[in-house]
Amino acid sequence: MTFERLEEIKKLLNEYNYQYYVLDNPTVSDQEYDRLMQELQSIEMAHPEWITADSPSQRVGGQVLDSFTKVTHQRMMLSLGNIFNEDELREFDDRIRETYPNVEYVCELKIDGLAVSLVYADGHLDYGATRGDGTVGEDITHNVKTIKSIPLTIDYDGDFEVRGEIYMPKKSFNELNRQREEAGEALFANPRNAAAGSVRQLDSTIAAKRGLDAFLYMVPTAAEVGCTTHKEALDYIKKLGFKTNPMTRVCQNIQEVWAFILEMTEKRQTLPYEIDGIVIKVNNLEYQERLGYTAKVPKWAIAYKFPAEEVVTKLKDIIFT
Ligand SMILES: NC(=O)c1cnc(OC2CCCC2)nc1N
Repeated sequence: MTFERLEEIKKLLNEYNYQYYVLDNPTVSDQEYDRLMQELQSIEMAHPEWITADSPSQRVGGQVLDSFTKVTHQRMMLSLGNIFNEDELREFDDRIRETYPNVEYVCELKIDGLAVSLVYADGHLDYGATRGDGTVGEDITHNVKTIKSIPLTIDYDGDFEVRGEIYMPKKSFNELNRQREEAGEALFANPRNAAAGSVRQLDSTIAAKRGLDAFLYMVPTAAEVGCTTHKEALDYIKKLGFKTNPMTRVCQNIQEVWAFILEMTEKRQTLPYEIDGIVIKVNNLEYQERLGYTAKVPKWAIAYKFPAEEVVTKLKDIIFT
């Protein structure tokens, strides 16, 4: 009875988590969710040997490490080249169309957070790591588990890696700085710094309270799992239960890319999270492979960066948050 009940509650809470944090579409009240979590924790308290790594109770933090261990990425985590205007965008497109005249692009919002690699083994989250220097990052699994939109289990046997951005929504950022202001502590300058500072905590109960979230945007083994385009890879991880950004758009040519950039320049301030540009990627995975990389950045992707915001706006934000 009790063990079956425990399994039943875990299934329910993981489903509610997915609906609330990944789909932004809660189906139960917070009270009902909390009641089930209490019941789960009391059963696990009575039977600690029944606690599994993917239990929803493992998301509330509580682990305090004495230091970070290092993780070597199986594939380098690349950074991105930057462009700043339409002319440079055309140069990027001209260079690619020399080889692939009918190239199609995927445009993604450039989430202003910190890059993360999530590695799953036989369907369970094995570890999460920061980018670090691109080859060696820090193991931040204890904090990654507190991000409710990151699944602790996926329906996939064997090894699977997915990469994305951990970020702090504007709402969480403003609330955090309000609390710090009240406590007379130093304010975070921006959500990216606040997110980075939060995932670098050794005590995961702190990260658990920071309201962090994540968008996933890269599947290193996309071709191996049968995807031929980057868009298919994004659809693939969405089906696995990962949170992907809803504004992503496939563009048939660079004119559509520029139109998307202008549209998002307008909408930027209305988004619930900060972005610092648009990432433009060649959609065809074979073209990506053939185009390759320079020293550390892909030739098949570029980040269009918005002009730095007026310093006045920045100061206003800090003073009036
Ligand atoms: N900050 C972002 O939102 C973001 C960053 N990077 C990438 O893709 C890079 C990753 C390696 C080659 C392309 N996509 C993004 N959306």
